[in-house]
Order: sequence, then C-alpha cells, then structure tokens
Amino acid sequence: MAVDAEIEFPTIEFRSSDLKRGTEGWNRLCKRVREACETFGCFDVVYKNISTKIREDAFELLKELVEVPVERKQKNTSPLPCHGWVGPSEQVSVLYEGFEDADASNYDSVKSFAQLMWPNGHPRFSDTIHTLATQMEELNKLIWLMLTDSYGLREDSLKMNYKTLVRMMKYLAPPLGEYERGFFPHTDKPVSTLICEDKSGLEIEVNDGQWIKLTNLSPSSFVFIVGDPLKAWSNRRLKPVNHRVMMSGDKNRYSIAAFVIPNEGTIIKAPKELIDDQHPQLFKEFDFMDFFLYAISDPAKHIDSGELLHAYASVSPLVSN
Ligand SMILES: O=C(O)CCC(=O)C(=O)O
Ligand SMILES: [Fe+2]
Repeated sequence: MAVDAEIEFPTIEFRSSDLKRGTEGWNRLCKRVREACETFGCFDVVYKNISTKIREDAFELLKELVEVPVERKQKNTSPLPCHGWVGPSEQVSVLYEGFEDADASNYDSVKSFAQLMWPNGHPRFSDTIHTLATQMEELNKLIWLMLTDSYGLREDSLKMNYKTLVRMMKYLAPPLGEYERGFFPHTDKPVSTLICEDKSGLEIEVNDGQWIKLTNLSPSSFVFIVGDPLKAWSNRRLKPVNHRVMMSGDKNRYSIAAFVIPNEGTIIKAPKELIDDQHPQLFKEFDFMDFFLYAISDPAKHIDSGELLHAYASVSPLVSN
C-alpha cells in the first residue's frame, strides 16, 4: 500500500493457507511481520478470518452507542485516570469521543457495559463487540507467536495474563476544508494494539517529523501497533511507532482498538536469548502496571510520549531512541 511517494508502508496478508506453524508460508510471514515491527513499528494485517460483516455490524452499533444520552455515557468510568468514556475536550481533541470496555473478550464485561448504556441491555451489541474483541485478541496472539518464532524463541517467552481493553471511538469531521487533530501523537503504552477503522485518519511518524497517512486500508485490514513494553521485551529490536489521528474531509470517522493490558503484577523483561555481548540489556525489568500508571501521571506529562519508556526503565541514561 503506497501512502507516500517514497515510503511503502507494509501490508501483510495472513492467508489461511500460510497460518500453519512451521510451513514455508508461516516462516515467510514471521519474517515479514518481524521486519515490519522492527522498521515501522506497525503494519497493515489483512485478515479475512474476521469477517467484514462483524466489523460493519460493530461500526453500526458504535453509531448507535454515540447517540445515548450523556448521563449514561458518563457511567462508563474506569479506576484509571483518563480512561472510561472521554467526551470531546481539549484533553484529547474536540473532535474525539471514546468509550472503553476493560475486558471485552469477557462476555459479562461487555454485557455490563451494554447495560450501563441501554438500561434494558442490548444483546446484539454485547454479542457483536464480544465476538469482534475475541477475534482481535486471537489475531494479536497469532502476531505474538510470529514474533517469538521469528526470533527463534519459545512460545512462552511472550506470554502473560492480560485483558483485552477495547476502545470504541468517534471522530467528528473537522470544519469544512480544515485538517485537524483527532488524537495527539503518542506511542502506545499497552503491550500491543490492533485497530480497525471505517475511514482513514491514522498517521504514523516514519522519520523524525515525517508523517504518513495510512490510506487504502482494505475492509479486512487491521493495523498492528508495537507498544512501548514490546520495545523493552525485545531489548530494543521492536520499535513503538509514534502515531496520531488527523481529520479532514466531511465524514466522521469511527475506529475500534483492542489493547493488551497485562494483569496486575506482570513483569516485562527481555528473554535471556535476546541479551548478549552485542545486545546488552537496555531496560530494567519492570512491573507493567507501575509503568502504565507512571505514563499517565502528572510528572510524565512533561516528557515526550516516545521517551517515557527510557525515562522509566532505561538501564543507562545515555541510551536514547
Ligand atoms: O483511533 C485510532 O485509530 C487511534 C487511536 C489511538 O491511537 C489510541 O487510542 O491509542
Ligand atoms: Fe495509540
């Protein structure tokens, strides 16, 4: 997929015939996934095992969700600051609105969310979002397996207990002819992220200050994004990508993101196979939740998002990007 005159953003199709571990097709995919995550920190995965129907249904339901009265939206709270429902404000953007289910591959969690928004519940919403979240979680697992296989590691080198937090977002079209921020630039703090969208708007920083828009994503595309913890886990091989949403045109944009949030007490550390004389250990091992809370704390507000991992866990203050 060409998104810029010079830069070719990687699109990788996961054909069912290549998903058998150990086959040539599988090994080829593993290599491409690893290269994309090391070079760009993200890629477009075309994955037809998640049907376009379930995505379309989810976007339709999201359009219903944004219409519920504000008093109900405000019930979507979270123990984490800046999580839960976030309405249009300077905090993210006046164009932005986001809802969150912290454990969306768990049916009861989605059902409780739906009951807050629609007092009589909304089984079709619960079924659809739960199914999509579960399938995105499976896709994420597949990508993790490709990463461990490509580094010649055991599967359990990247295994942890986690929840799949799903964020459902709406971005208003900007005033006519304008090009406006929908989501500020940042690197993701969850371990990894998968995003699907109904309209382009996502942009990534490829070189210092050079942004490219991800256009022409297919109806079966999901954007996989390397989060900061994967950089620490891989001893700086994998690259968290700085990304943002910019809005233009006259259509609203809807997106659904699935984030990997490890359970309390999960330690992020590089497997010993990824540390040697040529690759000395660059990050101290750390508790994911401590890092996550640090990243949304007041002192962290003065540090660039892409520098937070270094500020928090770098072994040496001299190590930079
Ligand atoms: O809406 C999107 O496509 C991206 C949102 C995002 O980057 C995030 O929630 O971390
Ligand atoms: Fe993000």
